Amino acid sequence: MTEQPEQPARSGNPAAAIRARGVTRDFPAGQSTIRVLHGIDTDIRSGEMTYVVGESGSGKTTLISIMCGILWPTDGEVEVFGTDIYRLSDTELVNFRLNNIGFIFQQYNLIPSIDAAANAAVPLIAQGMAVGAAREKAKVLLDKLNIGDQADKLPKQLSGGQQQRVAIARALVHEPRLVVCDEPTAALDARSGRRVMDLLREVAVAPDRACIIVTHDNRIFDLADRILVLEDGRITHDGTEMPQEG
Ligand SMILES: Nc1ncnc2c1ncn2[C@@H]1O[C@H](COP(=O)(O)OP(=O)(O)OP(=O)(O)O)[C@@H](O)[C@H]1O
Repeated sequence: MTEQPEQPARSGNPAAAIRARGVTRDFPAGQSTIRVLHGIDTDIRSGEMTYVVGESGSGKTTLISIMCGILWPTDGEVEVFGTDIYRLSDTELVNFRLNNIGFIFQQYNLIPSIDAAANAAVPLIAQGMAVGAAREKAKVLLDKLNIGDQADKLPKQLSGGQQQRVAIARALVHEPRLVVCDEPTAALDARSGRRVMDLLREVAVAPDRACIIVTHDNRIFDLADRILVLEDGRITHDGTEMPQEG
């Protein structure tokens, strides 16, 4: 049975797209646990593209997974557009994600038996839009990502970079207020990477929207509005540019 929240989930801080307080996450490691996030406090602001950077294993994927409602924190609170998401019931959280959040993870998780347009249309179909209309809307994004001519192909007929762009179209097609991306340009050449970043800015950055990107790709560092650096599960830098070396 699904546990119902004891208090209303909406506590309201609409100024911040995401308000994270004391976010801690432990993972089991043999007989004990390791602490991967150590009480993260930060606000992700609307109208900005925020990057999360840091060395491999610093906790970036763990942090953004918690921020977008797919991984429970061990401790702490996360509000997304004023909703305390880990107080929602399972069903409420699924619906909240469907209506408000688009994510692009390193595994594209495309459905192998349906074509690119249908894959990109999945969030709209899940929201109840007719399949034909949803496909047409998805195709507009595939066009913008320069793979409109691949719309009728199955995922296995596409290259890795093309599959990634289908996953990006799927994350944006329902115009979510929060877009969360893990390495969105990693599999792409410089030109395709810029195109993806342009589209992310067009769709995901607006006064009432926010975009978080985990990246190692120094070709796109200049496109960030804000950069958070994670080291061993703590934020060690918060600024408009990468920290100076040394
Ligand atoms: N499900 C899990 N079980 C156990 N340990 C985990 C799990 N998920 C992540 N970890 C550990 O948590 C730490 C942080 O992982 P995370 O994937 O968040 O790092 P990251 O900064 O995103 O790394 P990368 O840049 O390599 O993707 C790592 O030490 C990882 O091994």
